[in-house]
Amino acid sequence: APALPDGFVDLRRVAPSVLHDIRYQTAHNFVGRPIDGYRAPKCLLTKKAATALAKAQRALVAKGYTLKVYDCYRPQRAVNHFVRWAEDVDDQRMKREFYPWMSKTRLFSGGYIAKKSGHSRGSTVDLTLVKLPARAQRPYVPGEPLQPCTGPQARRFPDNSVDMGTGYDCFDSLANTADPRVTGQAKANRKLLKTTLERQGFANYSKEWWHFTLKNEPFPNRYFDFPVQ
Ligand SMILES: C[C@@H](N)C(=O)N[C@H](C)C(=O)O
Ligand SMILES: [Zn+2]
Repeated sequence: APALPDGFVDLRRVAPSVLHDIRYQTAHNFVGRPIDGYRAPKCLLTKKAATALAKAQRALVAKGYTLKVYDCYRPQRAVNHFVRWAEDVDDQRMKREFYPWMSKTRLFSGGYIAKKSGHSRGSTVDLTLVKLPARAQRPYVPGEPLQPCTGPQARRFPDNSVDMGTGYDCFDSLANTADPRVTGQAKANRKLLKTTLERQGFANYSKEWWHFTLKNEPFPNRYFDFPVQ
């Protein structure tokens, strides 16, 4: 594999047991196509962020869970792809699963997608918890009927994640980490993910239960654009 910029690493080298479900390398995401710049299903991160995640993983495995990453370092060209997609208001092919109740025109202004994303700085990660032993997960088949990410877990895409109250990249207030409608086991699952990552120096984004940024990130002002490969 081509060399990474100094200070970056493939998460598999640092925390080999973390599961990967790199959605933007596939068609199973809010755009419905693989995203520019994702050439391999890899999680690239700054070494600092990867090391902190490895520590979180150790604590979670001891409790019978594993982390599963959906997105890690995100090239600026991928963000630009999201922006172009947003400008094409008529393309609503993935609405039913990912933003069933929100207008496509509000996804950026509402804070659910960023034009300059922390992910491009390499120390931000989207992730969930999976109970061990991890269940196998069937592949997404492009064109398959979509189920709203806001529905009960049994009626959403069968992700092997624990119930977090919504699916991943669910652009809806129900995905806000502290939304009061999320109770019981799903609330406890969100709390376990958040407290475990906070202990390792990450801060959660209050609008998205899955999105975390390392507070003491090494490149706070740099937006990288090398491909994920
Ligand atoms: C698009 C979603 N996965 C995400 O990461 N949203 C935040 C706001 C971002 O784009 O940085
Ligand atoms: Zn994110």
